[in-house]
Amino acid sequence: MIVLPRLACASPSLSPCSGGNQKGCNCAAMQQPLRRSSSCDKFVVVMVRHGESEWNQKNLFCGWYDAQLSEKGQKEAIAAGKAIKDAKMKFDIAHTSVLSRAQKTLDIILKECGQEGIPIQRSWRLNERHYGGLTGLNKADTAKKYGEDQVKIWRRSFDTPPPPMEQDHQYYECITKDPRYCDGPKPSEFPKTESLKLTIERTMPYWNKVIVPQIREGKKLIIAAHGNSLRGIVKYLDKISDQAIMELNLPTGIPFIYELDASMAPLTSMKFLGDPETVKKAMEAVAKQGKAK
Ligand SMILES: O=C(O)[C@H](O)COP(=O)(O)O
Repeated sequence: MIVLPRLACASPSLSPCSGGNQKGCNCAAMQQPLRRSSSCDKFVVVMVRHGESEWNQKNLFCGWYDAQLSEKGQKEAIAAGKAIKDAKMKFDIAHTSVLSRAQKTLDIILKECGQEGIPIQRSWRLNERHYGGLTGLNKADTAKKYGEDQVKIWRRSFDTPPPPMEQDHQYYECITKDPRYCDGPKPSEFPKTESLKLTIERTMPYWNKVIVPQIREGKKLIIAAHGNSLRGIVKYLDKISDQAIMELNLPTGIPFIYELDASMAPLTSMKFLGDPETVKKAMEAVAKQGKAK
């Protein structure tokens, strides 16, 4: 297990609770009325980016296109499930997006750790960021055409979205008419492209209204989602600056743990259930996907 060094924060996190309800504890939980047990409890939530998809393998911008897991991605999910089983982690509820690659990753993980029966909640709000007009393009070819700096801005900047997906785009119909979106987003909210900022704006209502109340109730959660919807949650939890978040690349299929205090401030951030060298290499490989070949 490794704990990544904290990325630069725009503002410091709340003081971590040192445990117990001792005198002088200044954790923000002391001000929270909605507590079931002692104010210095630690809440654990596990997150995982889906395993490698067929479009990851081909190095294509994927976004809301419903790519399937590759064989390697399925193996990554099996390894993730084994790591969770070895760590003896138990869950009450699972959350995932409406995209197959995240759902399949979750199914494999739960099967592997013997927890298939738990309730699963799915929401488009946990989807990958919408890659707009870049959807379906090869990342390295795009870097060759527009330059690596431009591709890094499209992939990793906080508030510059890729060009929008127009109606004549090859994947416009199959994404916008997909029945999995009959419960939302509303046609007026349906994204044509998303920056990380826009992704955070649609993911955080789900975090705050659905996930946080369950965590506060003491439920143990696993969230299987996507590189950028999870980067958004991580940015919010760790108060990572708009600049520093550009350097965070989440690896596929390696679960990571957050320990939160009752105000949902991290006591421990991004503790990966994986060998440190493997995690580092996997993160570097994701960063490199945007380099021209
Ligand atoms: O949608 C995609 O292409 C990937 O899942 C995430 O891509 P990124 O690492 O280029 O943001």
